[in-house]
Amino acid sequence: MGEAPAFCYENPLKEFANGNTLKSKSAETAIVTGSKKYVIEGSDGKSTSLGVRIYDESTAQWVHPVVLGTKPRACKGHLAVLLNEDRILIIKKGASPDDCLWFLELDTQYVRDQKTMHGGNTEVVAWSKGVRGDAEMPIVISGPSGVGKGTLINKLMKEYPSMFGFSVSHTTRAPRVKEEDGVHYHFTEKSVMEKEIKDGKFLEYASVHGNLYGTSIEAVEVVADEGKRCILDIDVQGARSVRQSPVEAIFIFIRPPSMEELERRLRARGTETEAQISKRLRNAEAELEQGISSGLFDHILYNDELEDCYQRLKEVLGLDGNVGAAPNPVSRGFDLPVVHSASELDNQIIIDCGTQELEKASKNRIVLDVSRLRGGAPGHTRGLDLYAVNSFSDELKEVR
Ligand SMILES: Nc1nc2c(ncn2[C@@H]2O[C@H](COP(=O)(O)OP(=O)(O)O)[C@@H](O)[C@H]2O)c(=O)[nH]1
Ligand SMILES: Nc1ncnc2c1ncn2[C@@H]1O[C@H](COP(=O)(O)OP(=O)(O)O)[C@@H](O)[C@H]1O
Repeated sequence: MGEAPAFCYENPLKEFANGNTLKSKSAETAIVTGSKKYVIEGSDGKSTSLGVRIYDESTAQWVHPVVLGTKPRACKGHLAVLLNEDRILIIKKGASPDDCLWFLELDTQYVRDQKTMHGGNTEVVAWSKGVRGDAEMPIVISGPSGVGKGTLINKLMKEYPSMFGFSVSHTTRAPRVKEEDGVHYHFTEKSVMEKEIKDGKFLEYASVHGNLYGTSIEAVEVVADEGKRCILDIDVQGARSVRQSPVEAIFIFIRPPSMEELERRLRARGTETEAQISKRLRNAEAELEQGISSGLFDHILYNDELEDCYQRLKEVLGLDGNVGAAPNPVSRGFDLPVVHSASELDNQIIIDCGTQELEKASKNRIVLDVSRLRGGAPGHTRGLDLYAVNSFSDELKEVR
């Protein structure tokens, strides 16, 4: 069994070349990989979230990296374990059940892409929250304005309220009559949304019909955490971005029977001005072209007769009329007692908790299986399995 290369908060202070030390009082940990030491700052009583700094031995410099993603709230201490040389698993001490497992990504594809976006020489790391179990693949629905995406999605959500959840996008366009902030969209100022995009809070975004639209990572994760399958109503540019992201999804394009019918539906809806309708119809030509011929979409559905199209949608989603109970929420947590140490063997993190006494320690051994990790920054990291080791027998039983 190989000990994980983690310096736990109980370990002696570690002196660094330029005099910086790990602050034992504020419960810092350090992980070494290559020439870099990643220090995860603990709680100094002032900061509200866990900070990160890097000591680069090759330059003998401390660096404050660009930290992307939602940062974990500060805690009384934590344990850090390096996984696959590209991410650090953080187990927070005394945190609430749904807040104790986090990943700091150091060298994943997402982090490498972000480094390139920041000019190549900037240090970038990204936080991703760890969630037990898997979420069902999100569903991306695209198609020109007025084709009936919203109508189809509403029907699906009404028939299967516990199975599907809608990803509430951000937009800079003005609300329509009857549209509610936080329900249909998060209606946002352009400058605010641009800042949040820069901070890495969006899975995708695009300029559509002259306004900015985007799917925040949280919008998708909130639905997945409820144990529901997430539906995204986004344009073709957004669908392409999701395709290129680590998120695995099913991509569906809705097309109208004709441009004349599309125009009729848009006018009949009565929500746009004449100028807006013209713009949407012009854009529809390009969207149809891209939607049908790009190979981006897994399914292309004609929305001629609404009921027929809806049945077809249900078929491609595997809804044959026999829908069982809603899936269990995947974010069920566990109570992590006082953490003492962790070691890693074949993607199993063995966590010894509580007392140092051998007999009791063995009763407080938890195994975290990280062999099936999925997702990751900019979203949550899923596929974590957790077991308690049953006393000395080494028999594993899942922690419920
Ligand atoms: N890329 C992207 N497109 C979005 C998002 N939310 C909505 N859209 C797309 O923006 C377009 C305009 O949406 P909206 O203003 O609600 O008009 P409607 O489609 O005519 O009802 C549609 O093609 C939506 O699919 C988003 O978060 N990202
Ligand atoms: N198959 C259909 N046949 C006739 N009208 C439809 C059909 N599907 C949707 N509509 C109507 O077309 C209009 C636009 O639909 P909507 O769902 O708002 O489109 P989108 O969300 O794609 O912009 C709405 O008034 C809706 O009731």
